[in-house]
Amino acid sequence: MREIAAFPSDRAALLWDKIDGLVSDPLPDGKVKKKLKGADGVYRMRVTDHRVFYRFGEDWISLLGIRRRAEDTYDGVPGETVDAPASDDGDDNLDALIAAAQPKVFQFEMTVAETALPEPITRELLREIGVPVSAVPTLLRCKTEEALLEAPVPPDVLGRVVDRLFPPTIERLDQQPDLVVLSTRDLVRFKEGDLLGFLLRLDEDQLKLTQWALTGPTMVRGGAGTGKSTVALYRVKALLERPGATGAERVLFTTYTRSLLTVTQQLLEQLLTSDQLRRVEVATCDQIAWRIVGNARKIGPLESSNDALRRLAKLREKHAPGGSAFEAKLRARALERLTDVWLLEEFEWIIEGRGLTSLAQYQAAARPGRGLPLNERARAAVWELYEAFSKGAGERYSALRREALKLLAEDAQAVRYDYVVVDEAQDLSPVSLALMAEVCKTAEGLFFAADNKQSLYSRNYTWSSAHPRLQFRGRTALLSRNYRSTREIDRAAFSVLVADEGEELVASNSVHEGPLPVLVRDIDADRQAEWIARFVRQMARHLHLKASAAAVLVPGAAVGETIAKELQGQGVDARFFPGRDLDLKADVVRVLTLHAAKGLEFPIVIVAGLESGAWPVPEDFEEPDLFAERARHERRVLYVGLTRAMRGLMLLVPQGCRHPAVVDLDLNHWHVETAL
Ligand SMILES: Nc1ncnc2c1ncn2[C@@H]1O[C@H](COP(=O)(O)OP(=O)(O)OP(=O)(O)O)[C@@H](O)[C@H]1O
Repeated sequence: MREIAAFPSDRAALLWDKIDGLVSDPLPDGKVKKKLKGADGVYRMRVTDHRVFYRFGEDWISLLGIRRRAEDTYDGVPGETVDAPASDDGDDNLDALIAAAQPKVFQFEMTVAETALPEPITRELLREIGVPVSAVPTLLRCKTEEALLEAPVPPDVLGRVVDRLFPPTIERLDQQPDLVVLSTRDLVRFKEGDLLGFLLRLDEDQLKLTQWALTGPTMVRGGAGTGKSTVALYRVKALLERPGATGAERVLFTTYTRSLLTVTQQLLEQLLTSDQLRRVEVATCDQIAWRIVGNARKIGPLESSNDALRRLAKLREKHAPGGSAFEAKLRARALERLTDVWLLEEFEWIIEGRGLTSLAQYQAAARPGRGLPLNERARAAVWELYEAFSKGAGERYSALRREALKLLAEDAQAVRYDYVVVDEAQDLSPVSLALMAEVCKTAEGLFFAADNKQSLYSRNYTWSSAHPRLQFRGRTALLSRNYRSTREIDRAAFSVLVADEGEELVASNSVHEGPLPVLVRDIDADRQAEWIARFVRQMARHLHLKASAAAVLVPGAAVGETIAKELQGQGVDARFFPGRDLDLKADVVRVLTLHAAKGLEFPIVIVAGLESGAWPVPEDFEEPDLFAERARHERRVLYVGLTRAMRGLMLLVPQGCRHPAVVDLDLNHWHVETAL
């Protein structure tokens, strides 16, 4: 895209003509185009003093580069040019094309030496590419690739210098297309500044979904990185601009975590006019619940999960089950096999998450996905404990959600939205889903984006059982092209999953290719930072990105703090961010929990800190079913973490690691290094 932006505007009309010509005839007469020897199916065509590189199929043209004719025009293109024979490689469709290539191995080096720049940075060079004067002194001081990549200048300025010094090879452009557009017209609009690059990022299937079934309830599904959130954002625009819209409609866009709020808000700012933006609210479901309850009464301080667990543990020490002495003994025994964590989940997910308000309702409730069946007596014991637990409770989100739902359902006059768009819907509890359904004026205004493969919590309930408005039959569409992660990363992550009962796992098709992800096994906890630092430096350089393009994802806050500190000891500027404080603009390597990374993406990802203690092993569970349920959860958490990576991925596996997803990992998808 930057090459299109840099093409001289006064000659752009000729460029569009030529590209349009290619669309109707990709093999114009021999003088205009050449086939490049050694570069599989790559052609070049002359446009004034520029060369356009392209590949094509039956109904697509892939523009690989637009370079000025100079010494470096053919950098990265194997072989010289030869006259093109009639080609027979034009009969693939895009999906077949992107499914075909072979994975490449990432040559993981043990050390990274400083590398001199391919040519010195001079004032002339910086002027030529329009670098602002304020950045010039800093850039002139950079003598090595490493110094340049870490130069404290704005990212777009750095990008321009990096592109000039290291023009991406044609092979790399072919493996990692910038975007897919439907016609040359869109490129013209981009070039003329009429369309931001971001606005072009919709393929045909996605585009259809932004407009499809505008009277919902509608759902878009698809694996990680298939563009569900992107479609949801565009849909907001389509909804506000629907024929017949009054211009007063209000939209609620909910994200799963607070860290996603800022990103979503920023993207909407690019997409919408200021009037439209004023009519869209971005919030988490919990913020909505908070506001509804807050309008009715004063809300006290919220209890954290850790505090709730501590309180539950204390309560259990003195809790005496009811009934006859014999019955009490049996109830106590039924409770003994249940851990505090499991019980708190049962309270939050089943009792409060489903809005159950009596023992009779709890006795009758289906509890799919909870692993452990509970008989009547066990349920009575759990209910009793729950009642005692909720009596002394401070404010808790799961209770607030239930209260908000009740308040809203009883108040026909409450403020409601014309449209409610819910991203990452797979992880909302039934009460949250019902709250979203209720906060919309009509069922027709609902749009959900969801991916079962990323559902961290057992949600084997149907949407409509959460709320009768959630009927998506005949209104669900599927996206299947992964635009985020390379095929190699996508495959490695996908192999971590195991299908749930009655579920079919379908892999998506990645648009990008890259090196195999790296798995380092048998690593000592205190050597993790050393390997992470090495990988970050090498991958960042390989991708010509700053080290801050990397994120380290860990199971918990404590291990995150430790790794951030150790990385600083390795000379890497790293910081641990608790979920709600995530600063996406900070120029540091971000360390965050796997949970907080949900919905986000980073060019380079390292998953670390999988030391025992952070996840369950069979011995912790008396019941194999309970372990199976936790193991499923851990697999999905890991899947979410691995699929945050766009180009480079490393997984650190400690010595003797028994993480449920790692013990039987398919190593064929990884480049394996042993740390011992
Ligand atoms: N047609 C497209 N062309 C190029 N890039 C795209 C296209 N569609 C989406 N993308 C990019 O792919 C990435 C993933 O998209 P998005 O976050 O919308 O996926 P998602 O399905 O919501 O992912 P997840 O469920 O894993 O969070 C984003 O960087 C987005 O800008």
